Amino acid sequence: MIQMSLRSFLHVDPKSPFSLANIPFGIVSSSSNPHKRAATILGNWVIDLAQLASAGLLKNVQGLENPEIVFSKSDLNCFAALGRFTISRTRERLQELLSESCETLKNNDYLRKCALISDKDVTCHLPMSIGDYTDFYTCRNHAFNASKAMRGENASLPPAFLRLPIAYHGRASSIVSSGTSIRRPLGQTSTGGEPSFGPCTKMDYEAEMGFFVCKPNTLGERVAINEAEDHIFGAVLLNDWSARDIQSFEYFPLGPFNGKNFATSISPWIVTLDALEPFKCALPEHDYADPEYLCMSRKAGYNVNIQIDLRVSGSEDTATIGQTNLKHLYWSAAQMLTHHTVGGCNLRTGDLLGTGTISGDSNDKLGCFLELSRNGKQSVKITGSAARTWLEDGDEIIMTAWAGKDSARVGFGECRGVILPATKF
Ligand SMILES: O=C(O)/C=C/C(=O)CC(=O)CC(=O)O
Ligand SMILES: [Ca+2]
Ligand SMILES: [Mg+2]
Repeated sequence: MIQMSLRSFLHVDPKSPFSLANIPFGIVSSSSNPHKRAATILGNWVIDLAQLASAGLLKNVQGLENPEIVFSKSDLNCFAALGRFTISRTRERLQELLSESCETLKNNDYLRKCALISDKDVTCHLPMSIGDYTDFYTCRNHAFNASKAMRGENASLPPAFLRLPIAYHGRASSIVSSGTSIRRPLGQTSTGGEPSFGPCTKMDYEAEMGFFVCKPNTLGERVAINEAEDHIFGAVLLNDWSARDIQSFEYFPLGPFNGKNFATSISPWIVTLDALEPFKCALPEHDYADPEYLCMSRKAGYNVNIQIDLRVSGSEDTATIGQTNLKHLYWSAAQMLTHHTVGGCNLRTGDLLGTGTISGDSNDKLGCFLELSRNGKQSVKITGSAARTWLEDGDEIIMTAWAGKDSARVGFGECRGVILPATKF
């Protein structure tokens, strides 16, 4: 591994989620160049990787054969498919080029002008072409609270929860990038009697993370647990918007359908597993011994803070409604991936695995309104006179996440979305 100073020649605010210790990957366009292309971000500077490649600064990165082609594409799938080793070497090369001790980019005014763009002049797009999206349900606190909220105080964890990471197959086509507005869905709902059709009245968010697959596996062949992390590119924030009234009527026995398939938002920058490595922590104790195919080091969780803010419709008033942490997951990302493939299902480059809603163990650490309002039974004070049981039209959810100390933060930026009124029906 290359040793370099973790200070850059560029100014980086100590609170920035995008320190030199991070170097995530994304897809951007800019006011001066509308073509989508690959980039990284450092502080408030977006760095155009296609430009660095065409200037020859990314040759000699092991495994990165055609950086100009790979980084000129409108998604990161080709880059991700090169695998963890090459992703790591590329990130290290970028850290070297951006460090204060390296003269190459620092002293090249022309290239700095072409390759460094203010984040204000950039639009971020979905980083990957997502073929398939699977949403897991791996946080014990959430599963316990959601069971009670949906199925009554006597309900307990779903029967398989402690034995395997449970999941449903989600919808990839409606995954949108942060900032895309979310249309309140229409659907059938029932409170016990005759169902009625209309706009969702129990609009919810779910604070999750998503892991992107880099290395695919062959149909019929499972991924061994000790190789699972080689198949994971990195992570993003994920909001699995949920229409709780539509979901509760439709979901027996096959699981959520229209209650969750109308939109899922993700943050734009993929934070690599390498950047997250220093924040590895122990998974919670398991009640049962894991089956052999899921047995791995207990140090497979990540200590990443997650914050959920709500901006109240029609105002600038914003309040934090939840502060949780990725470490609350009962199952690791590696266990999710291995379990997904255990029967021979093939994952492909660009597939996205959602973790499920992440909640801590107290009321200020919950990841959705289903838990906060006990499925609409109690009102939640937001700020000033504003209170909510569910999201209203015009409300905005802003999720952020970060690990690490000031000046070396490894953060995700924002995952935000505003609720638009339902279409006329
Ligand atoms: O246990 C139940 O009956 C219902 C649980 C949920 O509704 C949780 C949910 O929406 C799954 C998810 O986190 O996506
Ligand atoms: Ca979910
Ligand atoms: Mg969804």
